[in-house]
Amino acid sequence: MREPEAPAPAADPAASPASPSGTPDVHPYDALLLLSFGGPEGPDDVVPFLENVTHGRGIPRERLKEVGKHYFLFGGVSPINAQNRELLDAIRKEFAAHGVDLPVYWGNRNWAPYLTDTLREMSDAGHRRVLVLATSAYASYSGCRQYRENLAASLAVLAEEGRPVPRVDKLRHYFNHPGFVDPMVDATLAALDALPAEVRDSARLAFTTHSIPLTAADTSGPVEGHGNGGAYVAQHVAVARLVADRVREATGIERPWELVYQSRSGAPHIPWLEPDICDHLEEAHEAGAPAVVMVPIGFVSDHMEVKYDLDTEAAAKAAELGLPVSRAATVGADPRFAAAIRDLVQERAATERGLAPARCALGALGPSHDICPAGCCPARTPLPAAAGTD
Ligand SMILES: CC1=C(CCC(=O)O)c2cc3nc(cc4[nH]c(cc5[nH]c(cc1n2)c(C)c5CCC(=O)O)c(CCC(=O)O)c4C)C(CCC(=O)O)=C3C
Ligand SMILES: [Fe+2]
Repeated sequence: MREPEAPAPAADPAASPASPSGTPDVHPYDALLLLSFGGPEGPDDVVPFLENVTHGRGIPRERLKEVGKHYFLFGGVSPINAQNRELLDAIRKEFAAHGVDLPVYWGNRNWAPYLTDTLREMSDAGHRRVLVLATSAYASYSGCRQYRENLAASLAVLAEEGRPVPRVDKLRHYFNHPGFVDPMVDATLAALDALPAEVRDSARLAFTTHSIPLTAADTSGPVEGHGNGGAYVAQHVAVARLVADRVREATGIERPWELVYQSRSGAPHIPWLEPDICDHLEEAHEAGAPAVVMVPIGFVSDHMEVKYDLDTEAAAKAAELGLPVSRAATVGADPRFAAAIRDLVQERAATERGLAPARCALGALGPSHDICPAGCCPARTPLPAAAGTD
């Protein structure tokens, strides 16, 4: 960290009492589940993976062929699984170093290890109160409720099999937790350093996230915040502003920044969040920007949307324009992110025990809700969802 910063509020020790053995108390939880997207691990996996992803989701066949090509460029291997294994390692190390006695499991929506198989294993191992960490930091149907629907569907399979069904809770959105924001600030500073010296001070920042349909953005988060891009846009703008402010403080340079979007799919007549990163690079270039740093705040790791859509496609666009660009790393398995997860686990456990622990959050939005309220990030076709009010 390059600048002095008020220390993040530490969890109130009185609110998160150690157990009699002296280790942090995570009661009532008996396991943590890392829930992610999943990705192919070789060429033969690509088509079945895309079939899993698009099952009933109406993505045009042309787009699928295109996305399949992205994976084949990388030998049919998505980086996401290796990155989740690293994150699991980092969380387990962080738990062990602080005496947090909570086994950590991993299950995916679209590829092995599949969520249903992991939950079955957890049920058979005797776990009954499971806390879920999704690899998506923000509110949206794709980043939150869809995972909750996957949980409900997998738990229903366990019930059908006559197995005990664990109760699952989901950790709150962590977009504004300092353990998520701080590594992005450092990564942005490192990406500025990677630019040629003569354009570094005048480089602009382009914060990027996954585009989603406008209707999905408008209805993201709690009902009272619907419209105008909903919680999805508000949360990303809040993070972009936090990172831009901290980068300004660290460099002493005020630079233009914007939130832009990437990885759009779906039929062209349906409006999605804009501008697209490639259009933005063109506009920035035309407006005289000497360089752009792309900061993928919307993603937890450098998976395919980052490696292809930014490092390959957007980088090619920039090269064509003759515009110097660099790309900030995502949080990945940064130890500060692992520490944030431990903080959030202890916070939620204390809350479940009826205490009122400190709820760490930067910026104006404050800590997100623990339990998604009714009507949060609705699906086009309502499906049962776990770990929320509806
Ligand atoms: C908000 C959001 C996140 C961030 C939050 C989170 O991380 O959950 C995210 C992450 C990811 N998306 C991923 C891959 C894909 N997403 C697709 C399709 C879609 N994503 C959407 C949204 C999001 N997606 C949407 C609205 C669609 C349209 C269809 C639908 O409504 O479902 C498709 C189908 C083809 C295409 O349209 O591109 C693929 C292959 C991977 C894996 C990458 C890898 O393999 O490394 C990851 C981490
Ligand atoms: Fe996606």
